[in-house]
Amino acid sequence: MADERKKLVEIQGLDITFNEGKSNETKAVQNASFDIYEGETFGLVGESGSGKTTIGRAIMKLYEPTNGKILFEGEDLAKLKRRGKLSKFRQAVQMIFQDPQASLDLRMKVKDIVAEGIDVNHLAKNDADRSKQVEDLLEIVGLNRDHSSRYPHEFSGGQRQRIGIARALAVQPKFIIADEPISALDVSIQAQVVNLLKDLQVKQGLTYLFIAHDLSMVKYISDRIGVMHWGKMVEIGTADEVYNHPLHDYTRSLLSSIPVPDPSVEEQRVPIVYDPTDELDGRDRQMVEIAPQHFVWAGEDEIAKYQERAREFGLID
Ligand SMILES: Nc1ncnc2c1ncn2[C@@H]1O[C@H](COP(=O)(O)OP(=O)(O)OP(=O)(O)O)[C@@H](O)[C@H]1O
Repeated sequence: MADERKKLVEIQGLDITFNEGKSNETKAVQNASFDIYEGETFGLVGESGSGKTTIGRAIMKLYEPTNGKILFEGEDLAKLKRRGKLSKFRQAVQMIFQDPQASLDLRMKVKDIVAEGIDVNHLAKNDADRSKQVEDLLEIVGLNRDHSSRYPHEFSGGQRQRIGIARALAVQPKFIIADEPISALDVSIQAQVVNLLKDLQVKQGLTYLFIAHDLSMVKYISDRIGVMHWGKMVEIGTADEVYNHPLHDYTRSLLSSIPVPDPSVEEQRVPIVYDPTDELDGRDRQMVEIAPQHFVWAGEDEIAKYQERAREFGLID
């Protein structure tokens, strides 16, 4: 089924291998292919070390692909070399980090942190315009516009994450990579920050790559989800399908490990244990569309198993 939506990011056969000496090679990302459509939130989940951040940093053009390519608005990032185009790209793609404490310079006033991108890209006409832009941004992210002369330590963790979001928004980006943006926050604050991100997405027409290990939170914010395991994308589908009707064995095991609030349901659950050595059986695997827009990393002889599951879930006839 062809998708009519406009692709903002296209990842095609991406490999990223880190070489720290010949005997120490890490295949952080292997043969990943997926698109991110304009206006959507693509959630990337997987355990620590599965390659999520590496993909995010590669889209920021901080890592060169070992193989494959990444397109942004149809342009191959590897070919973005001219200064003008490069700075336009750097403005369009922004990142929000996990730990606002570590990602903000604590010696700087909030107004100077938020205005960093404004200054670098010469987006303010004069000092008064710069101040107004900063104050407007603070208000947009739910902070007091009169607090721009304060330092980061005068804010709570959740408020500091809002400062990080204001800093990202200052350059009017199109695409934001949010790398575990709520993992360091109190549970009570997490939903507020996610709701702010959702609200900003609608108001400012943003596209997100939302990276997290917690599948239930990713489900809440994402339109589609990609599940990563050992550097490979093992399943891609709508958030609802991946969460409620997971096809790949690894996704099923990931979901079966999420605690359920109801103890009677918890007791009845049979944990699914995924044997990761399955990945090493030498099968020639690739992404196969098992149900419409629902892809699974599978070898030829595994397709029937996944189709059977999709049929049981009513995803295909
Ligand atoms: N700059 C680097 N040099 C060498 N190895 C790296 C580098 N960055 C990441 N790796 C390795 O690549 C693999 C994938 O790491 P990555 O940070 O992308 O995983 P992740 O899924 O984002 O994990 P986490 O949730 O812990 O951040 C890991 O084995 C990691 O040790």
